[in-house]
Amino acid sequence: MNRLDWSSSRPRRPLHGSVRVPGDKSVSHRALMLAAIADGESRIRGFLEGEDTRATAAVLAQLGVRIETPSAGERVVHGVGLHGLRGSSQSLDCGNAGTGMRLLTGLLAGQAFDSSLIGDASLSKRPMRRVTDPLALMGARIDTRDGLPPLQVHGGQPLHGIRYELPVASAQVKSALLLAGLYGVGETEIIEPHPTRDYTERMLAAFGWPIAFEPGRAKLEGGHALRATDVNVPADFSSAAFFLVAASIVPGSELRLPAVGLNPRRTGLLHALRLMGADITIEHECASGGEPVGDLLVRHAPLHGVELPESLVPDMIDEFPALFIAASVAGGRTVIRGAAELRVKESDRIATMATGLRTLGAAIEETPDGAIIHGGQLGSGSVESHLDHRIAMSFALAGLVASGPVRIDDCSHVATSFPGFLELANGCGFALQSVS
Ligand SMILES: O=C(O)C1=C[C@@H](OP(=O)(O)O)[C@@H](O)[C@H](O)C1
Ligand SMILES: C=C(OP(=O)(O)O)C(=O)O
Repeated sequence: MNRLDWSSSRPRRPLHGSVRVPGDKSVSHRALMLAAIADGESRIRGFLEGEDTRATAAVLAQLGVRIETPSAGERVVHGVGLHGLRGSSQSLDCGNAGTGMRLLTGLLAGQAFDSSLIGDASLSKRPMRRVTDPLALMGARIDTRDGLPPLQVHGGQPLHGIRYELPVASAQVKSALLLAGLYGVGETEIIEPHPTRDYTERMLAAFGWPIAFEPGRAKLEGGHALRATDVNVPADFSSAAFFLVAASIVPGSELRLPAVGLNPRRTGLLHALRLMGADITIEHECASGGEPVGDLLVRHAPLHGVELPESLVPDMIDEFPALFIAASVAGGRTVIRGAAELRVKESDRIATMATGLRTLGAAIEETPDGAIIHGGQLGSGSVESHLDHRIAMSFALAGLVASGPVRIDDCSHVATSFPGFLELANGCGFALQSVS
C-alpha cells in the first residue's frame, strides 16, 4: 500500500446531503464463509469491497471456492459443501482483519488439512489465545507465536462440542467456536458475559443449520448441512457512525444515512450520542434479510459530556474512536469505563486516541479500561493513525471543528473497512485532502 496522509480542515459550509455508506463488514465476512461451505450457489448483494473482506474472499478462493464478482458490491459464491474445502500449501493472508483471522481459525480447525494463517503488522500483534484455547478444548491443535499470529492449524483432528463461557464479550470468539462446532461431534454451547452481535447465529439459521440462540447464548450441534442462500448486506452502522458524529458537531449540519443496519447489538453509539444531546431520528425502519434496517437522520445539536453506561460498551465497541472526538468537543466531562478491549484492536485505541487528542490540545486522562475526557476547543496538529482505519477517520472528524488543519499520517488502511470514505465525506461538505 502507498503511504497517504490526510489533512482535514473546517468545512466552508455545514454538512448536508444523503450519504450512502458501504456494506457491513461483519456480515460480509460471514456471508462469504457460510456460502463457501454451503451446498449450492449463493449471491451476496451489498458486499463490502474493503481490504478486510476481500482478504477473506481471497483466502476462500485459495481453499478451492469459486467466487465470482458480477459487479462491484456483489459476489456469487459456488459453495463446496461442509467438507469440500481443499488445503493450500501457501499461507492464508488475512491482511488487517481480526474478524477474518479469528473466524477462519474456527472454520479451519475442523478441516482434514493443515493451514497457516498470517496477517499484516497490526494483526500480527493481536491476541489469538482467546480463540485457540477454547478451540483446543474442542480437540483442535493450533500453534501460535506466543499467542500471536501466525497460526498453524493442524487438520485432521476430531472435534467435539463444548459448553463454554466466554471470559470477554467477543462476537469473533463466539463465531469461531460456532464454526468449529459445525464440524464437532455433539453440542456446542456458548455463553457470553454480555450479548454481542449475533450475525453468525442469524446467518447459520438462514442457511438452514438448526441453531438455538437468544441474547448472550447460542447452541448448535455438528453434523448438519448448509443450504446456499442469498444474502443482502445492510450498510455498516460502524461506517455511518463517523457521519453521525460529524453532523452532530458541525453547526447547521443535517445528514441522511439511508438503509443502515440497526441490529441492536451494533447501535450503542446511537444511544450514547442521544444521551449526550444529539438529534438523531430513525425513519423508514424495516426488516431486510432478517436484519433491522432504517434511514438515520442526524442534525447538529450541542453535545454535553456523560458517564457512559458500561452496558453500552459491547454494542459500540468499534465506535469509541469517533465517540472520543464527540466527547472532546462536548460541554463538560465524559467518563468511559469497562472498555479495556479497545486496547487490543487494530491499535491500542485508548492510547492512540488519547495521544492524538492531547496533540490537538484536549484534556484527556487514560485509565486502564477507558478514559476521562474534558470537552473543549481542539487545535491544529499532526496525529498518528497507527495504521488503524477507525483512528484515521476519527481524526478526520476532529479537523471539522479544530481551530486549524489536522494532519493525519498514513491513512491507507481506511480502505480495510471504508473504501471511498474521503470522497463521500467531501461530497457532504468535509474539507479532507490527500497530502504527501
Ligand atoms: O464479530 C465481528 O464481526 C466483530 C466483532 C468485534 O470484535 P470482538 O469480537 O473482538 O469484540 C468488532 O470489534 C469487530 O470489528 C467485528
Ligand atoms: C476491530 C475491528 O475489526 P477487526 O477486529 O476485524 O480487525 C474494527 O473494524 O474496528
